[in-house]
Amino acid sequence: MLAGRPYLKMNGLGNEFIILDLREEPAKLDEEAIRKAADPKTGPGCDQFITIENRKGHDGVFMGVYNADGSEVGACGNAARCVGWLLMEENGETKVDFETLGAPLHAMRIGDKRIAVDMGEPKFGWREIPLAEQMDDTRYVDVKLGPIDKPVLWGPAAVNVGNPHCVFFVEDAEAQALDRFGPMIEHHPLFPERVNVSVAQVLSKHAIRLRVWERGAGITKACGTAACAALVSAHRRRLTARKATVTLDGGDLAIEWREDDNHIIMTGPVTLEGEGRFSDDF
Ligand SMILES: N[C@@H](CCC[C@H](N)C(=O)O)C(=O)O
Repeated sequence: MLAGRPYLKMNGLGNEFIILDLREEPAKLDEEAIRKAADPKTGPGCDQFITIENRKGHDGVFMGVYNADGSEVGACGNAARCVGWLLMEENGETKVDFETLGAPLHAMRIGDKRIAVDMGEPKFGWREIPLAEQMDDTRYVDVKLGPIDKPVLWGPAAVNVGNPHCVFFVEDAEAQALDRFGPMIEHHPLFPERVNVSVAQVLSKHAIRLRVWERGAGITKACGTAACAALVSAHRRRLTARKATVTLDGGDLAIEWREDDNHIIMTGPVTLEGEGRFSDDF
């Protein structure tokens, strides 16, 4: 029961979140309530519903991530910056650690409402992504789009950065009908847990233009984990350096895949839009 409970509205580059703090007063969330809250016709509206919790089996604070369709998932890069910022406002420090289903995260304050998050190590093994069948070189996986003898897109890179992603490298990201093929690839049988789908246009060794169809949410203005997935995949194909600016519809993220410890560092802004309370319908 969420009626009367306070929430925050935040966004990371226009990727919209409802943030619910469950630490003092836990509540049971069901898919229907999340779908209702995420739909702007019936609730405050968001791309992801985020919880801050003391969850059993996890040390320290836990960030829960639920897509607009109600599914709980392992990671959300943009929300990690927002939650990191909130926790640092609380502890008065310039860094904070918290847990997610995907990986433990470490956030650092870089400037005013500018946060860097250590997103951990990418995983490339076919079982780790996961893929439904063995593929040894996940820089190119067996997915084709369009007529069988004349596919329009094929061979995306696949990677898990706390959640599964597939990235098509294209000449012109704006020209791709992502709204049409995004849902088809999200549900492609190669991805047993579904997948986040991106089109990436490499602009230079240090710049990528990225558009994203998010699993469980559709097209969003930005996706932090997709930006990480794109940079890592581009570097694995020798298309970029280990560090690049990734430009999403909502703005830029700085992504670095460190050589020394294999971790991905994502840096970008957070926006606090305001607060509200769930109505009696919840
Ligand atoms: N918006 C997020 C990713 C949210 C989860 C994703 N849709 C999934 O299902 O894995 C981000 O900023 O990373």
